[in-house]
Amino acid sequence: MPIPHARYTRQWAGLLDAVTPAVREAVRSVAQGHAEELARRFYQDMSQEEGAVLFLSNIPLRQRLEQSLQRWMRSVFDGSSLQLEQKVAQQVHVGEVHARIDVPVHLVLQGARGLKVHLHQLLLQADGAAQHAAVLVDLCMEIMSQAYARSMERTARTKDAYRLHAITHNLGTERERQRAALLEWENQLLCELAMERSGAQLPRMAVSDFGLWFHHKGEFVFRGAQETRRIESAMQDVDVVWLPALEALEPGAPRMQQLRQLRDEVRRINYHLAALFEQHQELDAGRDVLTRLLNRKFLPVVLGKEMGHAQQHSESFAVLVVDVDHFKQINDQHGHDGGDRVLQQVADVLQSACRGGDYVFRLGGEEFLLLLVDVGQAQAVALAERLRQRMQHEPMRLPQDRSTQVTVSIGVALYDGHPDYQRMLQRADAALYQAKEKGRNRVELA
Ligand SMILES: Nc1nc2c(ncn2[C@@H]2O[C@H](COP(=O)(O)OP(=O)(O)OP(=O)(O)O)[C@@H](O)[C@H]2O)c(=O)[nH]1
Repeated sequence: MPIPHARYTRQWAGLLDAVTPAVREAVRSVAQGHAEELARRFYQDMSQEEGAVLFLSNIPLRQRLEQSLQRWMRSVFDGSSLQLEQKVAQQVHVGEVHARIDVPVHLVLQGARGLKVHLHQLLLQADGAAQHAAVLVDLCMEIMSQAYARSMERTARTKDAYRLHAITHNLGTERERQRAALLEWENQLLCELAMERSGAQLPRMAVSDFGLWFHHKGEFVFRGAQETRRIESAMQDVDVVWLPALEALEPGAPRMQQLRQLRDEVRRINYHLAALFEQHQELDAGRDVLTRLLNRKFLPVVLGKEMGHAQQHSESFAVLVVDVDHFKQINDQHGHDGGDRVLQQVADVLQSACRGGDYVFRLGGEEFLLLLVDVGQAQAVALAERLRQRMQHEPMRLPQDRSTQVTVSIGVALYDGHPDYQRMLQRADAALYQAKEKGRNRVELA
């Protein structure tokens, strides 16, 4: 379910309209004047909780969290009815961040409860102000929880896909089994036809081994693909049109045309099935089709896993965002196919520069990401530098025995203990931007 931004905006406006300007002002001035103290107490209370130790024992992170809570309070309680859409969007964002960094919901709610108590004490003198502040906190919590739940659900789905990829590595065997099942149905049908038993029901594809597999598993695994719909429709034609047409024929009547149609439908099914298996092997194996590198959709899962590992083992890791310089010119000069060939070779160089435990993703276009496990800053920067140099000397082969050369710009970010992977990616992106700004073919550290 999408988050009803407009409804929340109206409700927020309603809460502001329901109180006098004096009440709004009382809340605003307390929030402004006491933001620092309230944020400190919020995290002090929270740090008593076992589940919060992981976040709050990291001092720089705790300072950042306190600052962002202060900003949040100043914005939520500013008493203004302007830019309420942005305020709602801010709560959605906070909820999503909580989900990404896996803050237990009860800790957030407990923090909110404490905040209401503190605000209540500070607002005792102003009639109705404590209640107004409390309902604002509640509204924010409601929006955050919705965003949190949606985000968690999405993560769970990606994890499922990742798991699916792990358990369906024997897709090749499944493909052969289903091809054989389809053939068996066809043979059985031909036998029945050869016997020319009048009035006999011909075997329906929907209840054959293949049909059952497709309806119960294939459709689920391949859902959304156009080939899936085409197979469904071809199976339907076979069972509802061509088999009844054959059954309706008198014994001995010519049936070449129906048989040909039937054979064409089966060929079509086989063809679409092969395409589905092929795509699926690439996509759900989490691999980018062009470069065979990991698809960016698994980036949150892998980064989350590595962050947990780094926290538990007090290790560090690094991400390198690698972008091919002036790639548009390569496409312009050598065509899109030439560009594709270059991307494949860039991917090979990246892959060969990594160790077995590292990960290489294609983020999209000519942008890649390396996740180097168990490295410190010096090692990560040295590897990035070696990679940059190697790339500029590597001849990139093009069609018709031509070749070209490319350079890359690299942004490096070290894991700094912040549990939100987006922050780390933003830091690496900012470093990459610096490398581009300073003339390309460079490595910059965040
Ligand atoms: N051949 C090919 N080209 C792609 C692919 N994906 C994206 N591109 C092209 O990559 C080019 C990226 O261009 P820009 O983002 O302008 O960047 P750039 O030319 O590399 O320049 P800088 O990054 O600023 O150094 C665009 O022309 C895209 O069309 C792909 O899969 N294959």
